[in-house]
Amino acid sequence: MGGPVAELRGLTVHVDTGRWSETVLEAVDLVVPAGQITVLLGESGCGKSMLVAALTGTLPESAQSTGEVRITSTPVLDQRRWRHLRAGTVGLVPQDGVTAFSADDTVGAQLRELHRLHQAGSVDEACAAACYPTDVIELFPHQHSAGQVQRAALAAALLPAPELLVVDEPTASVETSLSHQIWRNLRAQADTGAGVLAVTQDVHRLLDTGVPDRLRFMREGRITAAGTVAEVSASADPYLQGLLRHVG
Ligand SMILES: Nc1ncnc2c1ncn2[C@@H]1O[C@H](COP(=O)(O)OP(=O)(O)OP(=O)(O)O)[C@@H](O)[C@H]1O
Ligand code: NI
Repeated sequence: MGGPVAELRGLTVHVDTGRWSETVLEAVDLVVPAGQITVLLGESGCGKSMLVAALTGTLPESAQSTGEVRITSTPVLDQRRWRHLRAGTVGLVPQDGVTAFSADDTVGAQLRELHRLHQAGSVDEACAAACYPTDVIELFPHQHSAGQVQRAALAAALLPAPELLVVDEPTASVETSLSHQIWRNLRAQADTGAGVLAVTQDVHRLLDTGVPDRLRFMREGRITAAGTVAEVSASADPYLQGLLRHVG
């Protein structure tokens, strides 16, 4: 088992837009170990994408946070450091994959530029690992379907060979066979040593693949349950059982 590539310690995030204010994450502790897939589950609006944002330094400007975020054991204290980390150590697939790209250039041009910068693997390998169909690679991001651009964003996140890979709904908008393949490929990434945190509503298809190591459940901004797949499946907690039944 690997050491932690990312940790949240007592992370509380409060959002205040002027018109609306709420605590969206409350005293969250989370560890993402190297070489493992940690899966974050929970109802829509419970704070999963906010946790992803906290772990990748992409919280909205209206958010104020307290607590600590550590990447490879070092607390991250400013945006300059986050920009540096996101350019290599930390890979992010946002829930809306199109936001991973600039609108002004084709996906292919942007993937080739990432390859030029990082010189790890190849564009073709990253596309294959992301199940991204390269026949659409010369299209602009907004000319892709939702499922295509999500996989393009995964290819982009893989190109720097990140130590931490954070994926928010990597299998949204794709059919079952493709979903299984994407989860298996994420398993392969973890097997090379990366720490993977995946947010998903695709619980049943994910559990079918048997790839997750650890499950974490969120409810109203808090982590309310944690364990291995076997532990969670054996839990008598009616809320957990309901979530495992109805999500997906
Ligand atoms: N950019 C933002 N600015 C202000 N508040 C936001 C922003 N994004 C999300 N929120 C709020 O933060 C809370 C948590 O949202 P979040 O996006 O983390 O939910 P989620 O669990 O990812 O849901 P889903 O499964 O629907 O993606 C919600 O109350 C939401 O309204
Ligand atoms: Ni979300």
